[in-house]
Amino acid sequence: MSPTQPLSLVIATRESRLALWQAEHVQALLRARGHSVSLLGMTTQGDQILDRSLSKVGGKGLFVKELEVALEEGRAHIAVHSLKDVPMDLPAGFALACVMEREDPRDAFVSPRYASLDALPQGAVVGTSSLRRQVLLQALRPDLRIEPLRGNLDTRLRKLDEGNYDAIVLAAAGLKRLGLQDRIRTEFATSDMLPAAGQGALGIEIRSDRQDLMEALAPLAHQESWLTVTAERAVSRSMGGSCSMPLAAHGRLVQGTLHLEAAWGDPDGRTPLVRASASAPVATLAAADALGVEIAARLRAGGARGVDPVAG
Ligand SMILES: NCc1[nH]cc(CCC(=O)O)c1CC(=O)O
Repeated sequence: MSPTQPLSLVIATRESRLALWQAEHVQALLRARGHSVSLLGMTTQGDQILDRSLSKVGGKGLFVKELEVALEEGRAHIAVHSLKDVPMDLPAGFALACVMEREDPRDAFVSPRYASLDALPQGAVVGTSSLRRQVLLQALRPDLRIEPLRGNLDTRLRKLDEGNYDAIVLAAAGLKRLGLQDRIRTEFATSDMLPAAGQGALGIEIRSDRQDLMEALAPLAHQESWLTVTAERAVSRSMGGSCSMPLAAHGRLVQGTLHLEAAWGDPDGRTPLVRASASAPVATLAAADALGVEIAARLRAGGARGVDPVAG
């Protein structure tokens, strides 16, 4: 197969250290394939709003919108995202060109004083603004006090170091990418802290009319990761998930069989966690999606309250 022609590409990126690492990672991979690639840094609404929980002000799309405008206007060609932050349905005119090889999908326990969740004293204060982490933590340790914690990785670590929390929970992937793995005291077993759909995976977004970019980016795809996160994201889409719904979905692909687990938490705390799991042979994105849809149906059958898409 002949490689695609060398292109001159601009990557739109947020300017947090993690976003820049991710954009530079893709830049290096594309340069190695002969393309010339520059970065266009930009600040999104999600980066600016630090005083309120994102679930209250409009959710995941806030980190993505400005980057899409840059693609729309042709100021940039590709946007690199943590898939966890990408809404399930991209706006019309945009497409996911590929999903890259996944980093560690687990959550990490970070604390200056305590080695693990079990070591925390009664009533300890744990920082997280993720509703998923909140309900899973409370299921493990109802005594803990969960306090809001926002900001990029460096900000969150600084707030921990300032003594505002006994511990915080972060994605292991972000810490590892930034060389901060020494801060990880333990990684949670996925059975205890089921990760968010797409956690640890990077996705590349383009305008859907750019077939040439689709082809240029195809070599960066990692098929196993793509199948796995497609199933996870289908759970979230079928539940009408947003960051105001505590929802976890985690898949593992073992010799062609995808083992998918999901959990739903009641945002009002009235009903206990609902869990569901299933396995199926999965070789196509459509089959992965179908498994996710099935798990969502099982969650609903178990009492999870989804949000139905608004008509119109
Ligand atoms: N919500 C912010 C966010 N988006 C992606 C990551 C980590 C990297 C990843 O999951 O790929 C993080 C930080 C965190 O949750 O601790």
